Amino acid sequence: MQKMLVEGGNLLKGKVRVSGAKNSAVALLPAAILADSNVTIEGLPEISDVYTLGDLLEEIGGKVEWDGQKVDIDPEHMISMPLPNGKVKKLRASYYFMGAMLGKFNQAVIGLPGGCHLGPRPIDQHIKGFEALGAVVTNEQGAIYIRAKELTGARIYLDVSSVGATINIMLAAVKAKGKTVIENAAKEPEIIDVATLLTNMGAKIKGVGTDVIRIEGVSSLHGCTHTIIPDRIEAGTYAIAAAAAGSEVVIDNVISQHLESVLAKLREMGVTVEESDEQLLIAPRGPLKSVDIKTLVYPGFPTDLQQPFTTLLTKAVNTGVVTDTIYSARLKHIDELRRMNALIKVEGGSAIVSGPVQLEGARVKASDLRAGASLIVAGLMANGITEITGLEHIDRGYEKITDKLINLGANVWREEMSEHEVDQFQNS
Ligand SMILES: CC(=O)N[C@H]1[C@@H](OP(=O)(O)OP(=O)(O)OC[C@H]2O[C@@H](n3ccc(=O)[nH]c3=O)[C@H](O)[C@@H]2O)O[C@H](CO)[C@@H](O)[C@@H]1O
Ligand SMILES: C=C(OP(=O)(O)O)C(=O)O
Repeated sequence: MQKMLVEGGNLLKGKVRVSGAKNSAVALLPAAILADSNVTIEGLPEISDVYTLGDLLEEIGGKVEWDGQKVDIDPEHMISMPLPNGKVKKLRASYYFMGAMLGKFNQAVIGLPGGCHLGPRPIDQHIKGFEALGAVVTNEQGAIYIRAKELTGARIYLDVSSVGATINIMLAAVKAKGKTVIENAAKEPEIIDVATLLTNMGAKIKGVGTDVIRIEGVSSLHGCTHTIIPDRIEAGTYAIAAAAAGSEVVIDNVISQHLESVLAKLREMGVTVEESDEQLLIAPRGPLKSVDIKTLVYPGFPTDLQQPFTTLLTKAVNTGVVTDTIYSARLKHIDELRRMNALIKVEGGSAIVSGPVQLEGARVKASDLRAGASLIVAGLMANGITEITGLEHIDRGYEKITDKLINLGANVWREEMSEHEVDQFQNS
């Protein structure tokens, strides 16, 4: 087991290239189940969530060949193998095996998904969608059994505009008989990316990117080649790190429109943000001003950047109020930031961040993926050395983050933990 050490004080400068989007990748891979012939996906991020899904595709009989960031998936011998335990628990997106296997085989048995602990993460809207398409869904000892004689298109109104439910219903509905309409659908860019892949496979989908998606079911889907979109959350993380501890950082391979809400907040804080073709330049100029942020569904401020942004606010003059309306309990990074000297109060579900304070290096634990990102940003800003444990969360979503930061001039490295440290970590 490893820990990450970050020595603060080195100003970030230079260029960093953003990888393919995690939250697209984790849906594109299961989507390949629906095809009758090979699906090739290019530009995948080299992160553990992607490899776990590759292993799950192999568990159900897929032939999965990796070539760096490219994968070729041969679905010919896939079967509707139950996946009640094991790797499905390692990540959230294993729930996409539900929609994809239901679409392909009219049945699926999948364990409840893992992923970041952000408070309750129900999947009732996914299930409501599968039931509307004609499936019977039961929960038997922690595994979800989904069975249908046949899938029939339906009108489905999502009570909450859920990314996962929108994609999962789309995965099942592309092969249902007749027309499906998803109302109050989520509009995140990753949903458009998945719909692009499905359309290239022969699916008939209209309205993606709006809150009404219309799908005309088809009887079969074929293979294709697809290139994934860049990861807006990774790009946003580097933008925040650059604002927190940078002089001039160029972020390459970005669709800046995907980050408008975040860039607007950085500009409000006094950070110079220049957008050009596929690149962003981030340069903090003078003291930062505090802002309030409220997370919302896309195109609002993304919940996945709330935690690193909270860290940035510790450096800003005055008080910033952070409210996460998507995951109100996504606050586990705050105790760790307090260990580093941050002045943050939690009141009425919001985090009130007072600044500026000089963060101090400390031993901290990443409780989830973006908490990890927030602690790395904190380490870059802090005096001395910050030791971060819980790297398995960070490795789920950030490709080669240590190397990318080193290229920007940061002093960051990983070390094996001693037995004593592993014990302490496991008991904490
Ligand atoms: C793998 C992946 O893509 N993960 C992302 C996805 O997670 P995920 O797909 O799990 O998030 P959702 O968009 O579904 O969740 C949004 C909100 O809806 C609620 N909800 C969701 C489904 C449901 O059936 N019932 C229900 O009440 C959730 O508790 C949450 O409050 O979108 C989140 C919100 O942008 C991001 O933080 C995650 O990074
Ligand atoms: C919450 C996240 O991931 P997941 O949904 O995969 O747990 C995230 O990417 O910030």
